[in-house]
Amino acid sequence: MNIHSTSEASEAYIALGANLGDRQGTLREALRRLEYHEEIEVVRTSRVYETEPVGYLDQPQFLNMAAVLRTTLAPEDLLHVMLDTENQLGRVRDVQYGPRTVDLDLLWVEGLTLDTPDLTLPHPRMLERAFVLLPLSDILSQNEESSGFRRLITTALQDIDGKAGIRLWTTNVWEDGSERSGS
Ligand SMILES: Nc1ncnc2c1ncn2[C@@H]1O[C@H](COP(=O)(O)OP(=O)(O)OP(=O)(O)O)[C@@H](O)[C@H]1O
Ligand SMILES: Nc1nc2c(c(=O)[nH]1)N=C(CO)CN2
Repeated sequence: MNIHSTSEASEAYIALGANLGDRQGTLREALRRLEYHEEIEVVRTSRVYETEPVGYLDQPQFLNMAAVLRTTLAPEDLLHVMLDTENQLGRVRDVQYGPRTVDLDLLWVEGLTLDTPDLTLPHPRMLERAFVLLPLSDILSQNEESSGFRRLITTALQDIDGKAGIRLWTTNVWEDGSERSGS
C-alpha cells in the first residue's frame, strides 16, 4: 500500500499486453514497477488470457490482462509513468499495432473524460477489443462510482464478436505468480 492517506486517490483501469520474449514475466514486472511507484497501488488484477493478434495479424499471440490501480497521480502523469515503464521493459515502437514486449493502455479513470493530443479517456478503442473487455470483466468494481463503466463494459462484451481467439492462460500473474494453468 503506497498511497498517501491525505491525498485524493482515484481508481484507474489499465490494459496490459505482451507478445515478445517472456510475456508472463514481463506482465508481472510491469505491475511490479507500477506498484513500486509511491503514488500507485495495484488493487486488483484480472486473469491472463492468450489471444490471437488483432489488426496486424502476422505476429505472435499476445498475453493480455487488465488491472485496477489506485493513484493520486493526475491521469497525464499516470500515463507518463506507464509509457516510461513500457520503455524500461524494452518496448520499441515501429509497426503500428505490431509486436511489443509490453503495451500499457489507460482505459478509464473514475469520473473523467478527456480528449487531448496525448490522452483520450475512456480509451477510444477499448469497446471494440475482446482482448481488453474480457480481462476487464474479471475486475469490474461493484461500487457506485463505477456503475456506468461496468454497464458500458458488460454491454460491449455481449455485443462483441470474436471471443473465439481468446483462452485462459493463467489465473493469477500478480499475487502469487502462479504458473500457467490454461490448456
Ligand atoms: N487512453 C490512452 N492510453 C494509452 N495511450 C494513449 C491513450 N490516449 C492517447 N494515448 C496516446 O497513444 C500513444 C500511442 O500509444 P501506443 O503506441 O501504445 O498505441 P498502440 O498500442 O499501437 O495502439 P492502441 O492505442 O490502439 O493500443 C501514446 O503515446 C499516448 O500518448
Ligand atoms: N490480441 C491482441 N491483439 C492486439 C493487441 C493486443 O494487446 N492483443 N494490441 C494491439 C495494439 O494495441 C494490436 N493487436
